[in-house]
Amino acid sequence: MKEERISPKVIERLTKYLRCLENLPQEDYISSEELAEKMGFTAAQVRKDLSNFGEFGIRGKGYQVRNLYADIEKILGVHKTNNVIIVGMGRLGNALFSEPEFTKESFNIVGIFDNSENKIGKEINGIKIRDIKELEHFINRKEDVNIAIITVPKSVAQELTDYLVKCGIKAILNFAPIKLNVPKNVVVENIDLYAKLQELNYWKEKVLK
Ligand SMILES: NC(=O)c1ccc[n+]([C@@H]2O[C@H](COP(=O)([O-])OP(=O)(O)OC[C@H]3O[C@@H](n4cnc5c(N)ncnc54)[C@H](O)[C@@H]3O)[C@@H](O)[C@H]2O)c1
Repeated sequence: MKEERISPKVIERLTKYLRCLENLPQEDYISSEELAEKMGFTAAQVRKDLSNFGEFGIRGKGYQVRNLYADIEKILGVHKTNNVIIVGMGRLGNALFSEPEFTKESFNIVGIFDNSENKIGKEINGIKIRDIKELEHFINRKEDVNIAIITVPKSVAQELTDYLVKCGIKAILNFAPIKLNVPKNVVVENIDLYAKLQELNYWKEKVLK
């Protein structure tokens, strides 16, 4: 697979292709034009996105849905199960952990952590909330835990991030509304629903004009 400098937008579109492909008959073939039409992109965009990672599909026939799905899963590393922890089991942490769609086969929540005496030791869906102080020991004991979801108040998010990084976490899905500083070998993806609402509002203003 050839992979050079890939724009985050390409990766974002790959996840969208997966969403689209999972709802199509798996044995069928789909052309880049058909896929593009379903996604609201151009066929050239679809071909260019995929060509970043090698050659896919059969000339004149298109991509077999099942194969393309499997190839994109491999590119994203979601063909295997990835271990994840959630830190901060408040309203949002609980909601995410309780949502089956959020943690499909590719992501396995292996630990949930908090620092509140009232929460530590309680069970949610058969998993015990652990003391955040146990994290380092937990990660050393369990293989391959390098993704963390942060759902703590923003006032503690940076301090917690420093601790997660020290414990060996390499990828963070951050819900706290703050820009986190991390070393170069750690990746952060921020989720900000308020910012999305602001974007949406801009587009609403446009259509109302
Ligand atoms: N990204 C979004 O769109 C979005 C939406 C909702 C909430 N949020 C953010 O998500 C975060 C959580 O929101 P919430 O409503 O669930 O808050 P919450 O107060 O209900 O939960 C926060 C939890 O974090 C725990 N916590 C605090 N400090 C900790 C530490 N050092 N280590 C471990 N756990 C710790 C608390 O005990 C609590 O259980 C906030 O930063 C909030 O602003 C973001």
